[in-house]
Amino acid sequence: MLDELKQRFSHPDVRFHQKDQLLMIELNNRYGSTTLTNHGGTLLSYIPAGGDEVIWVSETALYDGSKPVRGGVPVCWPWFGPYDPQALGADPSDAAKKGHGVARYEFWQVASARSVGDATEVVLQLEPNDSIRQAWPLPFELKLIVTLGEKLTMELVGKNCSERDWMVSEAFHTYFRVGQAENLVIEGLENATYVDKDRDGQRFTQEDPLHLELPMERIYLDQQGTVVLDDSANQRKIVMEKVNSASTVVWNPGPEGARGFADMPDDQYAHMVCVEAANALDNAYALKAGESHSMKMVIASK
Ligand SMILES: O=P(O)(O)OC[C@H]1O[C@H](O)[C@H](O)[C@@H](O)[C@@H]1O
Repeated sequence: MLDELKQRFSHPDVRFHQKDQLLMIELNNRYGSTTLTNHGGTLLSYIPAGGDEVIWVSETALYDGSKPVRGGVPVCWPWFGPYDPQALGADPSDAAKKGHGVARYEFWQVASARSVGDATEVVLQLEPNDSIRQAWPLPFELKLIVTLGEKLTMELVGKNCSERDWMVSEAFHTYFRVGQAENLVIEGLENATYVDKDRDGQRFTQEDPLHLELPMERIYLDQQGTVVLDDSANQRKIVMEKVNSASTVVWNPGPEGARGFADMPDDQYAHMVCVEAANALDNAYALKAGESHSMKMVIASK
């Protein structure tokens, strides 16, 4: 498979290699480097030129394809979190639905690798197969477009190829690598209403910049604006811009939660936080028959 890919998608900025059972696709250019895997279409690294790693991946993550790699940017689609038949529509396949949709468990195909101006772009795509159809019988096309330019851009384009409309919730479940998660200041969420999963799903309003507490799990609704992580322990700010993403999710499992994950070292919760460009809960949307929807996340570190 590697030889064929290298031939078909030959590009000076793009390299393919194998890690255990997974294909790794590495982009390198004057703006830095980024790596993604075909499993889940998950991006696993982003190092801006002259800067440090922005993305957190667990040292004990599995690369055998048995489960999503712990960390990176898992693609949650066409639902985020546990499937909610009331909000998204009931279907006989609901019992087969795993957390965060079908996309992150599956092997994606490489669709293209090319230059766009002085940026480098790779497109992965996912099409229905038998295992997907058990949980999601409706035909679709899903594309992930990753562009390494002055910033890193990820775009998720989902197309409803079925005869009926359905509801989509989704996320780029980005695990950021930070010097110190506790008390990390996150700006841009002020005035947004959030659903606090640690307080029975009650709703509150964010008054000031968020100071991360451990654990934390919140879904900010109707929040379209740019979010900034003040990673002061690493003397940098990580900036996340969003397009067509009306929710932002903030998650850190805390010490106890981290101990519950077999593929995450116990102390690592202290150096990561998930800040996710999403359309979740009230911000799920109807994807009409024959139509497409695009959600974008643009990351930079200063
Ligand atoms: O093990 P995973 O399925 O990746 O779960 C990890 C999950 O833990 C919690 O339940 C959070 O609510 C999720 O947002 C997170 O994704």
